Amino acid sequence: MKNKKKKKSRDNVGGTSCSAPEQKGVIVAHHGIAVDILFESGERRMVKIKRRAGHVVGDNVLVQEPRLTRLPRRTELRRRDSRGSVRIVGANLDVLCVVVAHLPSPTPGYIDQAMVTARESDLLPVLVINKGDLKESEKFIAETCAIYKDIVDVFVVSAVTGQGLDALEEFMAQGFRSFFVGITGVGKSSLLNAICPELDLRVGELFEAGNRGCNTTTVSTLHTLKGGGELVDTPGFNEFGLVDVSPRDLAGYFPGFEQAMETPCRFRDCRHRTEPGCSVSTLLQEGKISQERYTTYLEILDQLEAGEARFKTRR
Ligand SMILES: Nc1nc2c(ncn2[C@@H]2O[C@H](COP(=O)(O)OP(=O)(O)OP(=O)(O)O)[C@@H](O)[C@H]2O)c(=O)[nH]1
Ligand SMILES: [Zn+2]
Repeated sequence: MKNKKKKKSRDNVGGTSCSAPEQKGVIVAHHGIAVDILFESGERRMVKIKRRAGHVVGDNVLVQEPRLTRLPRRTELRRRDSRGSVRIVGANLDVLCVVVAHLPSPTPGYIDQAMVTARESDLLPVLVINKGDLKESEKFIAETCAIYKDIVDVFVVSAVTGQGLDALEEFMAQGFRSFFVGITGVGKSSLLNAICPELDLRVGELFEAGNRGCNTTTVSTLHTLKGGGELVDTPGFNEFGLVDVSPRDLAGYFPGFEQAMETPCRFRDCRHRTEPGCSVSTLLQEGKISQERYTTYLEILDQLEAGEARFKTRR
């Protein structure tokens, strides 16, 4: 096993002829044993891959069939699935849109966890508050905006009336490749359909075409938006487990702690609990960080430390 060759990001499925010219493209859909590639020439076609090749939607690739070479990723967004395994959601993403609504309301810390994961993965987090058309949303919108409006871009929208979608689309049109995450029922699907009407249609078309006998379900797709920008959609993806953020690094990504992080704490490995000379404690005392925000930070820190302890025990 030891001498087994290192896993390459290359696939060589099928024949051996390499006479066709090499083409650069991006993976726009993943079907398990084949990927749909949009080439720079504008051509779009299916290329076979090995099932566990590790390619994901958003990957830039060089294709000289039957060879497919994955180019290095700028970013990768990872998540933990229900069994605790780490999965890559998409490659070369720029923005994580965290979708929330007053109902179902986000669990405490949900928004922060998603934002921490985004920042840790070098993605820009933005907050999208849906169901803005409902009167019952008002209090939630006011409270949520008060916390996040100075930290990230916040869009109050309604997938039903279209309110606020222009601003969101304008933002995405800057050329961002975005991924939307939200718990079931907040209206993520409605929102994606409103922004990208051909989304459902596209998936249907791919399935219908059966592309060269490939009939596995599409797990993830990348769509170019009419106004500009792209979005990656992964059906059935809702929960968002924190991945790979160490307890020590949490504060550096935590929304609202930006000012505190400008002044280093006395101890380099400060976890901002009760350590003396702590910048977070100072801002907390000055009222620049609210007790509520700090409590949420401690709760996530507890979770990460528990995870770390479990990991150490397993090892
Ligand atoms: N009033 C109002 N209702 C909305 C809005 N967006 C979605 N809904 C409703 O909220 C419910 C859930 O919408 P979905 O789009 O299925 O939500 P989702 O988050 O994608 O849910 P899953 O597909 O289960 O992940 C539906 O009954 C929608 O009609 C909105 O902006 N305003
Ligand atoms: Zn500190």
